[in-house]
Amino acid sequence: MDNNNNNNIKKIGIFGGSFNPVHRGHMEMANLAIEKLDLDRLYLVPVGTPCHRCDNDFVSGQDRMAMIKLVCLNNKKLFPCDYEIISEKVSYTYDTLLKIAEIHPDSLIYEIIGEDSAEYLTSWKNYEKMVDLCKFVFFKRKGYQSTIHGLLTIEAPLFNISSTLIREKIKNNEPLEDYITPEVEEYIREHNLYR
Ligand SMILES: Nc1ncnc2c1ncn2[C@@H]1O[C@H](COP(=O)(O)OP(=O)(O)OP(=O)(O)O)[C@@H](O)[C@H]1O
Ligand SMILES: O=C(O)c1ccc[n+]([C@@H]2O[C@H](COP(=O)([O-])O)[C@@H](O)[C@H]2O)c1
Repeated sequence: MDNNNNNNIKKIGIFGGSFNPVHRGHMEMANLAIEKLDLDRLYLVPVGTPCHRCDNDFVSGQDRMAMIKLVCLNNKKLFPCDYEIISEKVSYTYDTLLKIAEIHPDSLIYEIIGEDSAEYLTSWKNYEKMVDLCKFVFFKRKGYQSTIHGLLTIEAPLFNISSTLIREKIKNNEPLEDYITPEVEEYIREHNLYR
């Protein structure tokens, strides 16, 4: 997808979200991004204090991070990043991007987003500066029709899955195996989350 042949330049992905909890849709996106963009590393970054959601009834950052760590065991290029959850500041992707660019100088950085996020991307803090620092890569999402142009798109089937759906299924005691991994399911059960 990218014609850069310089082997010294690493390709790093950043995939931020509430991950409340991390689901198979996220994992499909992460695996496809790694494969199609030939990433050396992809960071999953759970949001700390979201700048854009008032309905912040997330389980703790520690729990969301623990579940992300479990799914990272399935792909050696996938890494958890606790930068936003340990920060006391409101989370802005621009700040995370700067931090990761500092850790990986001379890297090509790809910011992975779903279509619902792409719809309001131009209003993100320092969007114009971010465009110079990373390439945005987006995945289509059922029920959304983004009009933003110039983003790299990864062609993928529409993953009809969301954390909201999973939280509802947990409350209704419905099977979860199609939506989250057995390890994440076990973590949720052990810690009595989303009840
Ligand atoms: N099924 C999906 N298809 C495409 N993009 C997705 C999908 N699920 C999540 N994303 C994207 O992944 C990122 C993180 O999503 P997030 O953690 O908020 O999950 P979510 O399923 O949207 O959660 P919730 O239902 O709680 O809003 C966002 O950019 C979102 O657009
Ligand atoms: O930095 C911003 O201005 C900004 C505004 C809205 C959303 N984001 C990030 O986008 C990611 C997806 O968020 P969400 O809640 O829309 O799934 C998550 O990492 C957010 O922190 C970032």
